[in-house]
Amino acid sequence: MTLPPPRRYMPKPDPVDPPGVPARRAALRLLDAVLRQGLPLEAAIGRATAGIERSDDRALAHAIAAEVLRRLPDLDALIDSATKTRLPDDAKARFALRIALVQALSLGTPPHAAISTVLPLVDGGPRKLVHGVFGTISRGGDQLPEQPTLPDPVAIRWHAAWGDDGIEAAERAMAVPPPLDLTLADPATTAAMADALGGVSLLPGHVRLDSAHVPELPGFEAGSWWVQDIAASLPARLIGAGPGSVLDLCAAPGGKTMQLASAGWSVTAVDSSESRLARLHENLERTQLTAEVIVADLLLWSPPAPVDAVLLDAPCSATGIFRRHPDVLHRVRPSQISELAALQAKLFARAADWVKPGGLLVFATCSLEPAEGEEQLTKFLAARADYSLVPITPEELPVGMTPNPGGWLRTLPGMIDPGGNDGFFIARLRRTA
Ligand SMILES: C[S@@+](CC[C@H](N)C(=O)[O-])C[C@H]1O[C@@H](n2cnc3c(N)ncnc32)[C@H](O)[C@@H]1O
Repeated sequence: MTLPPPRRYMPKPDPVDPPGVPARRAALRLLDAVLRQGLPLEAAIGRATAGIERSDDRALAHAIAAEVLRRLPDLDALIDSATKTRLPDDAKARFALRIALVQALSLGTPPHAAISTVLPLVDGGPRKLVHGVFGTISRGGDQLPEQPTLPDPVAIRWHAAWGDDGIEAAERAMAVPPPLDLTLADPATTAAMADALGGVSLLPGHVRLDSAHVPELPGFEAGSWWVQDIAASLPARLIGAGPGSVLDLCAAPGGKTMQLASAGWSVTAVDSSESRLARLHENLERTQLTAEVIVADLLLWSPPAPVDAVLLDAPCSATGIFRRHPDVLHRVRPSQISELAALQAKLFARAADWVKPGGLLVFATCSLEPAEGEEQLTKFLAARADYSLVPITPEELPVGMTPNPGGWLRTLPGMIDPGGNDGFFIARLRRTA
C-alpha cells in the first residue's frame, strides 16, 4: 500500500473562486505589483491576469486597479476615518477595502456585490475587519470627492512647479475619462474622418472622440489613423514635412515614426526595446508606412552619417500621462526622476551630434517634471553654442495651448478644454550652419 505524501508536501490548491472573484483577485495582484513592487500597471497586467479566460474579466481587473490608483489618497482617507488603529499601507485588509470601496463609490457596483466579491481575497485573514469597515463606510453614506486628490509627494512637486492652477487642472483631469485622440495618416481626410467617426478635429490630421472601442472604429483595419494624444502628436508636427532624412530616436511603439513617414520623411527609427519595436512593426504594417527600424542602445549606437532632422522622444518618468497611466503617481520616486534626467542629458548631447548643420533637433518628454524638460533645455543651450531655439508659435498649436515666451512648449493637463491633454515638454532647435 502506498501512503499519501505527508500533508506539508501537498501543493496548495488554487482557490476555487465564485464568479466575479477572479477579476478582483487579479486587481489585487495588479495593485501589489504597482504599489509594493513599483512596476508599471501595463507591465504587470499579463502576469496578474494569467489564467483569467474572459477578456471582460481581465478588463474589469485593469479598470478596478486603475481607478484605485486614481483614487488612492481619497480611499485611504475614508478607510482611516473608519478604523481605530491605522492599517499599515501594505496591509492586505487595506488593499481589499480599496478594491471594494472603489467599486461601490466610483464604478457603480452595488455595495453587496462589491464586498461579497472581495471578502474571498482575505479568507483566513482579516475578513471580519474588512466587512466591518466597509459596512461602517457604506452606512455612513460617505462619498469620494468629485475630483480625485493627488498623492502628497506629487502634489508638493507639481505645486512647486505649476502652482495652485496646475494642481487643480491635474485633479480635474483625473475626474473624467480622457478622450480618444486619433492622428490621421492623411490630413487631407480630416473633415471626412471627423464626420465618419463622429468626432471633432482640433488640428489638421487630428480627430477627437469620446472613448470608444478602437479596433471597431472605421479606418482602423485600413490603417487610416492611430491612437495618439494630441500633445504627443506635437513633437513630430513641429518638425514639419519632408522630404529629407530623419532619425526618430526612442521610437517605439511608433506613433511619431508613423507621423514622420506619412509627412514624407525618410525615417530611421531606433529603440532599444525589441518587444516595443515589435509593436512598431505591427503599426507600420497596418498603416502601410515605411521606416528603417533599428534595435540599438542609443548610448552605444551612432548613425553612419548626419541627418536633416532628429526627433528625440526621450525615456522619462511619464508623469505627464498620469490620466491613462495613474500608476506613475505612486511609483515614480524623485531618485528615478534624477536618474532619468541624467540619461536624457546624455541622449540629448549624442543626438545633437547627428544633425547636419542647418538641420532641426526636437527634444520631447511626456513628463510634468521640470528636471525632464525646462532644466534639460537650459543645460543643453549652455553647453551647445552650435544650437539655437526655433520658437514654437501659437499658430502651430491647438486652441488653448500657448508656447512659453522663451520659445519652447510646456503642455499642462487642462490647456485644452474640454477633454484636456497630456503633459509634455517640447523644444525645437536648429544647428547653426
Ligand atoms: C517615450 S517612449 C517612446 C515613444 C515613441 N516615441 C512613440 O511616439 O511611440 C521612450 C522609448 O525610449 C526607449 N529607450 C529607453 N532607453 C533607450 C536607449 N538607451 N536607447 C534606445 N532606446 C531607449 C524605450 O524603449 C521607449 O520605447
